[in-house]
Amino acid sequence: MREGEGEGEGEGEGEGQVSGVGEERKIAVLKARGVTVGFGETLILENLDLDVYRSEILGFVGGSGTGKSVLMRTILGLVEKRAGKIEVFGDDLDTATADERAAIERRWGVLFQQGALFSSLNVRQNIQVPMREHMNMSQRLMDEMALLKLEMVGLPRDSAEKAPSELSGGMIKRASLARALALDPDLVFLDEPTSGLDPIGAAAFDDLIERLRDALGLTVYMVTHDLDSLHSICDRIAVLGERRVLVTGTFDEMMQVDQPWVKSYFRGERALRRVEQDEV
Ligand SMILES: Nc1ncnc2c1ncn2[C@@H]1O[C@H](COP(=O)(O)OP(=O)(O)OP(=O)(O)O)[C@@H](O)[C@H]1O
Repeated sequence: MREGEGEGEGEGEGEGQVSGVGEERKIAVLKARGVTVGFGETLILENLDLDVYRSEILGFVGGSGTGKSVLMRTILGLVEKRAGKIEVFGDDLDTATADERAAIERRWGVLFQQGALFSSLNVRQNIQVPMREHMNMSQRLMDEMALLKLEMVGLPRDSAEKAPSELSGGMIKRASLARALALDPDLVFLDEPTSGLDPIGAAAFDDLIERLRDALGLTVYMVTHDLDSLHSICDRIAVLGERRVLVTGTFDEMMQVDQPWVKSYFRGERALRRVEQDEV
């Protein structure tokens, strides 16, 4: 189904939109319409529509350089758009007041590519960055919260005082996730969370994301190239190409799509090897 048509187009209810009568009622916590982004003469995204539903894990894929990170950064307000509208939790990000905007930002967490921990801060201090920015909490409470977040992501307590340079790749991802979860967000953005991890580490990280979604009801927006993640934990997949969301659907639905990139990605040699492994 072309994004923005049908699904999620029903009457608004509270935050976001709900889907039509007779369907499972899905609430869009993120709704992008007609988003256009460019740099100089080059348009990266044009008239793009996307819905992300509450408590789903949405996997966002597309060829290299198609604009997946640009879209994520546009939603986060780090890149300016030329046209369109982005609503998060039912609020239009362009018309939100500074206070409303801060309230929205408190409800989302972000894991940037490569973790992006501050190298001059230890893990505990990194996790506390969003707390310092958005909350007025005592140091003691922030320390307790940081330990709680470490536990949530499966890191030992003694990693709190370690520098990012002392952590393995998998630990950096977990510490970054702990920071993304610092404010108990409703929505998390993950930019290639399993890139650079070995298959076992990647599977463990996928598992963690799924468990957190199940336990906390998180909505997960995950940019990924990882077919295993798409297959094992994503409820829905959105494919970016030709400057827009080409198609959305489940992994099985992607296997039926005839668009050339989608076909070669989901039914190419690598993908089929993965399916064969599944069948063994
Ligand atoms: N600040 C910028 N100024 C100019 N061009 C940019 C800027 N940021 C991104 N681009 C361009 O936008 C395009 C999309 O980049 P983006 O990083 O979003 O791709 P991507 O889909 O995330 O790719 P990958 O899968 O390789 O990470 C690229 O051609 C990139 O060079």
